[in-house]
Parts: sequence; structure tokens; C-alpha cells
Amino acid sequence: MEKLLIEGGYPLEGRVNISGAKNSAVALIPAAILADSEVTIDNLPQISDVQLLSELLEEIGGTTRLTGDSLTIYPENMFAMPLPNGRVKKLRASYYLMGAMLGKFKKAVIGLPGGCNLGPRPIDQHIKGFEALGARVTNEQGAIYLRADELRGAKIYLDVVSVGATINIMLAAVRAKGRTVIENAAKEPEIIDVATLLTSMGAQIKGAGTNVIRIDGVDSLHGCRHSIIPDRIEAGTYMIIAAAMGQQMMIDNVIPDHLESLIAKLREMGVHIETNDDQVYIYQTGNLKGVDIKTLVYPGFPTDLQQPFTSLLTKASGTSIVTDTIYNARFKHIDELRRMGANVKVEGRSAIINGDGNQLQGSKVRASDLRAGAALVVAGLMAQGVTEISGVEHIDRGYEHLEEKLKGLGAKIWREKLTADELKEVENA
Ligand SMILES: CC(=O)N[C@H]1[C@@H](OP(=O)(O)OP(=O)(O)OC[C@H]2O[C@@H](n3ccc(=O)[nH]c3=O)[C@H](O)[C@@H]2O)O[C@H](CO)[C@@H](O)[C@@H]1O
Ligand SMILES: C=C(OP(=O)(O)O)C(=O)O
Repeated sequence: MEKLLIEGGYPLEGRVNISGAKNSAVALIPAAILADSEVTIDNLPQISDVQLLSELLEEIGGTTRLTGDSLTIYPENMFAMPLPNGRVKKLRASYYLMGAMLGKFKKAVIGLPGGCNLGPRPIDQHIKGFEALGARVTNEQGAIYLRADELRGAKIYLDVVSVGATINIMLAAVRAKGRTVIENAAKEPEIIDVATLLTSMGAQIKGAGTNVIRIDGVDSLHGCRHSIIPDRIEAGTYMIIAAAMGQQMMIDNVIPDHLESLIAKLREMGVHIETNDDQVYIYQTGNLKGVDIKTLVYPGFPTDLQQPFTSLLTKASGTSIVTDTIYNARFKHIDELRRMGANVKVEGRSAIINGDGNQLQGSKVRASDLRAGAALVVAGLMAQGVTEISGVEHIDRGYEHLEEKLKGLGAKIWREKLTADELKEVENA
């Protein structure tokens, strides 16, 4: 196990290139199961979630070949191998194997997913969707068993706007007989990306990116080639880093429209931002003003940027209030920020940050989840002295070449193995 070390306080400058989106990649890879010939996915981020999913496709009989940032998936020999345990438990997006395998084989056994511990993360809407399509679904000792004689299109109203349920139902419905209508669907850009891949495979999907998606099932889907959209959460993280420590930073390979809510909030804080088709330029701003944020479904402020944004707010003047309406307990980073000297507390569903005159100090902290890790990286870059972040395996789930990218901007960041004592601490935690 490893830890990240950051010697903070250095101004950052230069360009950083954004990778393909984690939350697209992790749905596109399972989607390839539905094809009857090879699927190539370009602009793939090198992150551990992607590696785990490639291995899962191999477990079910597929072959994968990674060339640079392109993954070719050969689905011809895949079969409905039960996956009740093992890798499926190590990431959230393994739940997409349910929709894809149900669509292709009309059966699947998939262990309940892992992923970031953000409080309860039910999958009842996924199951409601599969059942509406005609599947029998049972939960047996922590694994979901799905079976259908045939899948039939249905009208499905999601009680909660869910990215995962919207994509999972699409994956199964593209092979159902007749029309499926998903109402109150999520509208995230990653949903459009998955619909684009499925359409290139021969699926009939209308309305992805709106709250009503119509899918007309087809008998078979073929291979194709698809390039993943840029990761708006990685881009947002670097924009936050630029606002915190950047003198002049150019962020390349971004779709600025995907980040309107963040851009608006950064401007409200006094950050200077210019955008063009696929770049965001941020330059030194001097004093930052505190702002309030409330996370919402897309196009609202993304919950996945709430944690790194909180770190930035420790530097802003006045009091800021951060409310997460998607995951109201997504505040595990707060105690760690306090360890670094931040004046921040959690009250109910909100974090209250008082940034006045507060200089963070390098400390030993632990990343409890992916974006808590990103928050601690932002804080470490801002802090005086050295910050040691353990729990790096969470960060590796979602940030490609983090140290290289930050070093390219002038950051002092490196990785070391945990000492024997630190390993013991982790084991006992
Ligand atoms: C792999 C992936 O893409 N992960 C993203 C996805 O997670 P994920 O797909 O798990 O998140 P959802 O959009 O499903 O969750 C949104 C809200 O709906 C609730 N809910 C969800 C499903 C369900 O069946 N029942 C239910 O009550 C959740 O508890 C949460 O409060 O969207 C989240 C919200 O943007 C992001 O934080 C994650 O990065
Ligand atoms: C919560 C996240 O990921 P996952 O849903 O994969 O746990 C995230 O990307 O911030």
C-alpha cells in the first residue's frame, strides 16, 4: 500500500490534459458485452476501475487488448458466468454487468457493488427497471440473481433521478422486445456517451440527455469504435486546483458546457476564467470570496466535485455553506481538513466553512473515498509543509497519472510505500 506526499504552498502554472471520463468508461466497457463482434473504446483513462472491469470481462470469457489508451473488447466467447464475489465488490460500476448481461444472456448473477462509501447507495431503481422489463430479480446472500424468459419493453418512471439506474435500464432495454420509455431519467453527459456507443452498435435510442429516454429494442448489436468524452470531474478538480494555487493554468480537452455550474461558482468567488470549445483558462485572482453550494443532479453542481470544492473554500473569505442533496453524508473529508487546521464543521446535511485568515498546515490524513482523496490533494497543495495522504487506492480509482499531471504544473508530489507501522494502523482501522 502507498501514500501520497505533497509539499504544499507552491504556485502552479502550465497546461494539463484531461483524460477520458471515468463514469463513461465504466459503463462503456460492460456495454461491449452486448455486441456480437469487437468493440474498441478510445481515450480510455488508465485508472483502477477500468482495469478491474477489463478483468471482469475476461472472467466471463471475453478477450481484451489494450493499446495505448484504446481498449478492444472481443465479446464473442462471453457467457453468463456468475460473479457473486471478488472484483465486483471493489467498484461501483460492476452493477452495469447486471443490465448488460441481462440484455445479452437474459440472466446474470452479480454481487452487490462496492465503490465509494458515501452512506447508503441503494439500487432499488435498477431492480425496479429490470423487473418492469420482465426479469425475476432476487437478492441471495449479497448477490443479485436476474433471469428473464424474454425482456419486453416497458414504461419505467424512476422515483429517484439515478445515473446508474438510467444507464443500467438502457443496457437491458436495447435488447428487449418493443419500446421502453424511461421517465425522470438522469441527464448526465455520461448517459449521452453510453447512448452514443449503443447507437453505434445498432441500438435505437432517442432522448438521452433529457428526462425521457425512448428505446426500441433490436435483435442484435454489432461491434463499433467509440471515443470517450473528457472527464468533467477530473477537469473540475484541476479547475479547483487552478483557483487554489494556479498563476496561469490551461486545462485542455474539456467540454466547458459540462461544467457550467462549477464555472459559475468559481466566477462568483472572483476567479478569472476564459473558455473556448475544448479548453478552460484560469489565471491568478488574488482574494477569493466564500460562496454557498448545493449539489444537485446534472446540470446542477455535481456531488463528485463537492469535496474538492470544500477544500478550496477553506481559503475563501467569510463563511461558506456546502449542502450535498445527493449524498447527505458525503463529508468524510471534513475531519481530515480539520486536522490540517481548517475551520470547518458539519451541521446536519451541510458543511460550514469559515475561511478567514486560515492557512492549512501539512498533516497526516487519510482518504476515505475517491473525491475525499481529491479534496485532500487540493488541501495538500494549499498547505504549508508536507501532507501525507494514505488511502491512495481510492484516488487511483479515478485520477489518471495524478502525480505526473501535477508535477507538470510545478507541484511537489510523490508516492511512497506505507511503513510497517502505518500498514498496521490501516489494518486496525
Ligand atoms: C459509476 C458512476 O457513474 N458513479 C456516479 C453515479 O453513481 P450512482 O449511479 O451510484 O448514483 P445515482 O445517480 O444512482 O444516485 C443518486 C441518488 O439516488 C439514490 N438512488 C440511486 C439508485 C437507486 O436505485 N436508488 C436510490 O435511491 C442514491 O442513493 C443517491 O442519493 O452518480 C453519482 C451521482 O452523480 C456520482 O456521485 C457517481 O460518481
Ligand atoms: C462516487 C464516485 O464513484 P463511484 O460511484 O464509482 O463510487 C465518484 O466518482 O466520485
